[in-house]
Amino acid sequence: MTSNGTHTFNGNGVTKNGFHHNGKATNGEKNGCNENSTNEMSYSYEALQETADYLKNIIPLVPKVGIICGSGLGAYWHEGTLADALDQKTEVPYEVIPNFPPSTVKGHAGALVFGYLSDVPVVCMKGRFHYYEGYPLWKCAMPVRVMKLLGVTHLLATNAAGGLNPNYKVGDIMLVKDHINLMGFAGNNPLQGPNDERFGPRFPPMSQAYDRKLMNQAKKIANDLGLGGNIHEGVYTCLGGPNFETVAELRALKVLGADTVGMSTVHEVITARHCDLTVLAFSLITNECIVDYETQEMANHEEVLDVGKMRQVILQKFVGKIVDYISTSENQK
Ligand SMILES: O=P(O)(O)O[C@@H]1C[C@H](O)[C@@H](CO)O1
Ligand code: HPA
Repeated sequence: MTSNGTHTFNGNGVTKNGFHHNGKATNGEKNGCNENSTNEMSYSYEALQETADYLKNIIPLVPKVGIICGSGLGAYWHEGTLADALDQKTEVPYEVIPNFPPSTVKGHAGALVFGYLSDVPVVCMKGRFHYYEGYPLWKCAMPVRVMKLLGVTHLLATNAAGGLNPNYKVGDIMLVKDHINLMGFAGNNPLQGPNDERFGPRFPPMSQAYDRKLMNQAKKIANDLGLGGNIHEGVYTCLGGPNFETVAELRALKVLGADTVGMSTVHEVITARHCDLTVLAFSLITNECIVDYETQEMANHEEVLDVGKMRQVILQKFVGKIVDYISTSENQK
């Protein structure tokens, strides 16, 4: 326990369900993965159940909402992030969680933080896994399945994104009403490989990926917070990264109908809908996409982080009220 009341779990001394005492899985060299016929891999249901059991053993709550903190919402180590603001926190670094890959992005926090937000039990991913880190999509998205097994019913996925829509300004928020799975166009999907029906169906529909009711409520909340002129609804698309896009690519994405472009979220949402989580997602616009050759400015990661920090206070209020709404509306059912 630290002086600020956070309990940080270091994994030492835990011997459970075949895990080493340092918290790593011992279930074979492949860490509980299934190899399929194309040599792609996926975690077995049992391996992820072990991960969830490990966490259940050390956390004192059942999280209702899972929040993925993107670059705009405190994925990085700095003061005052959303995860820092939780009450009765337990922080579990990815490196001690069985089957969790390490976070490789420089400065990226890499921890699951459990606690209460607006009196609602939640789990925050402080830092996510990206395709550009070298992880396949199913691995990037695996924490979503762990959340499901922990009892999460709603996923709130956040990201930093470039604004393609000319009406969007830096610092604005776009509620994701739909996505374009561009990597899926090239045959890359987090659900590839053997399907385990215990997670969800082989062919899940994706036409209502983002919950309309929750989006409408989020818009109302944004208006109440004085964000009326800064809130939009639009289409997000994800490229693999890590380079930012060329002018020609951005022009093409605009023609396709994308309003924001980033490097995450889509595969997490597909995985969440597959296992029947209710999803809300939003982009923080951290930069305007450059769609002409004359502009001298260039997208850069520092700007993305700076805008995230600049907007963190209002975004935390926004997320707190959304979580409160989810809990209240569920209780009224
Ligand atoms: O994790 P998100 O999608 O919020 O982060 C975006 C994409 C890259 O990781 C990074 C680029 O600056 O921001
Ligand atoms: N492109 C891709 N990913 C991003 C951007 C962008 O302009 N801004 C933040 N993440």
